[in-house]
Amino acid sequence: MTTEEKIYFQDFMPGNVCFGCGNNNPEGLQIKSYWEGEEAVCRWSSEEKYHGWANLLNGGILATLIDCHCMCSAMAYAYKIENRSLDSNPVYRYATGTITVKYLRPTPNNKPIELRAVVEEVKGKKTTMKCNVYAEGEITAEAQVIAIRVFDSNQSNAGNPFVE
Ligand SMILES: CCCCCCCCCC(=O)SCCNC(=O)CCNC(=O)[C@H](O)C(C)(C)COP(=O)(O)OP(=O)(O)OC[C@H]1O[C@@H](n2cnc3c(N)ncnc32)[C@H](O)[C@@H]1OP(=O)(O)O
Repeated sequence: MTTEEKIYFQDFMPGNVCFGCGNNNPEGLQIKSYWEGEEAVCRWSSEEKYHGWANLLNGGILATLIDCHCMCSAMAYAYKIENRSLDSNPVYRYATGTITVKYLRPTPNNKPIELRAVVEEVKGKKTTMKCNVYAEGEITAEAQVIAIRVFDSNQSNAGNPFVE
């Protein structure tokens, strides 16, 4: 069996202090997202401080995980369809326009969870995505997310929100 080294999208976002996805936020959730075929995957293990009810994940934290996973994945997808690596130029960054989460059943806080996102449509600077959350193989939430490209280093009038 071959072991393929994963390429994590967040490792190509220097200066990212975001609570959900920033490598530069030591107090943050520090998610890591990567491609498995057409799906962007994030595996994450919680801590007790993120519980809602005992042993159940807080719904806002879950929404943050979905949100950040999808923003980073929208970015990675944009590079992918331009057939270039994540360390290439131009640099793109995305912000959440809309997120809708359907909480289907309680998500455990004491077991690893998996987020799987796919891009449904790219239209201009808007990327529409679907993201499912699984715990022990069971779906616990499904989300529709709209990511908007807010930074394009090709455009001189843009400011990179991740750099001070
Ligand atoms: C460069 C500065 C960046 C500032 C953002 C910092 C975000 C920090 C990271 C986060 O924490 S993200 C989580 C919170 N999200 C935000 O704070 C985003 C706040 N909202 C905005 O900054 C703007 O409303 C947004 C960038 C999302 C959109 O403004 P634009 O002026 O770029 O949108 P525009 O009016 O040009 O519309 C472009 C397309 O996107 C669609 N759109 C705009 N806002 C939308 C929205 N909120 N939801 C869904 N779709 C939206 C719009 O309909 C249109 O679609 P069509 O091309 O099909 O016509």
